Amino acid sequence: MADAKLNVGFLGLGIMGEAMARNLLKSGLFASVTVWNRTLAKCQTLVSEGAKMAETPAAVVSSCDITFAMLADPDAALAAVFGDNGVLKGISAGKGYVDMSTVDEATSTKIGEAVTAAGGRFVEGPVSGSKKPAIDGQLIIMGAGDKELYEQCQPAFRVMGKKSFYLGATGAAARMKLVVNMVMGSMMGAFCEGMALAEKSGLEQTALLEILGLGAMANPMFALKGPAIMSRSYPPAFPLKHQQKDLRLALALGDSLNQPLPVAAAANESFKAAKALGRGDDDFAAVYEATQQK
Ligand SMILES: NC(=O)C1=CN([C@@H]2O[C@H](COP(=O)(O)OP(=O)(O)OC[C@H]3O[C@@H](n4cnc5c(N)ncnc54)[C@H](OP(=O)(O)O)[C@@H]3O)[C@@H](O)[C@H]2O)C=CC1
Ligand SMILES: O=CC(=O)O
Repeated sequence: MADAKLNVGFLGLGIMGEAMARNLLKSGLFASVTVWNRTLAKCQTLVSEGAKMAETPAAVVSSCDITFAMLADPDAALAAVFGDNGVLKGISAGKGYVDMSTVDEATSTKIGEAVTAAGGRFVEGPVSGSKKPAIDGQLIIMGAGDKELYEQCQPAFRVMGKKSFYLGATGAAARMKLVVNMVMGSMMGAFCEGMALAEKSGLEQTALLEILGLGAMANPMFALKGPAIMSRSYPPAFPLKHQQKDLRLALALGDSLNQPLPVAAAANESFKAAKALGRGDDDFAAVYEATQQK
């Protein structure tokens, strides 16, 4: 976006999308930021901060040069594009569509092909980093697809993130994001089992956290989620249902390649069990609750 006067759009104002759209708005780099959310009422806060609102994805895309999306899952990403008054109804020659949702390669490819067939340009740009990095503009952005559009998005990516990577043709970023989140889900599953075993065997969980934090396994995720697990309070930063979706999609990728993934498969079972306990909308640290079942 060498031209600072571009109009940009944003579809999906959930935990991540609202923070990302706000950073685009606050940057002052764009002529306008137009937002849409399936539950339209959620647009009001950003509108009160200066965003425009449109009633359909098509209306956003038709009024913007580049539209970003941050939607729940493959069904949501596909609905926003192929549904009534979806993105495809607003796309025309040269317009950019950047889907930053975590989805599988098939979903991303289907969207990319439809957008380009309509004359538009497509980049997939899933991110790593949770609610706080989204608020702080410190996400890690994995990009793939149209290289020219990716370059044009650099100012926006710098507002939303701390680093972006161009990984190749459409599908590469979707795969990378699933690999990253497969590792994250497996780590969280193992961590929660450790916390559970520590407590059951008469050890202090605080001591375990400190010991882990001083050694080679020290990491921000354990440090951040440890206290939440100890208090068994899980306000959602990364909803558990999305982590389980990512494990499911990563396992499907492994299946398609005959890549054995026994650790991730076991972690997925823990997340499924936590979801069955009604923890899907809690933070993904609530997978700890699955370790508490008799
Ligand atoms: N939270 C996190 O830490 C991170 C999340 N991600 C990924 O980012 C994406 C968004 O996550 P997050 O913001 O946490 O999720 P939320 O659950 O907070 O928000 C989901 C968004 O998707 C919309 N949506 C859901 N279903 C549909 C549908 N069928 N049609 C149209 N819109 C729909 C919701 O609209 P409505 O308000 O109407 O329900 C909402 O805007 C996910 O793919 C997630 O895996 C990636 C990195 C970090
Ligand atoms: O996808 C989730 C994240 O924290 O990254």
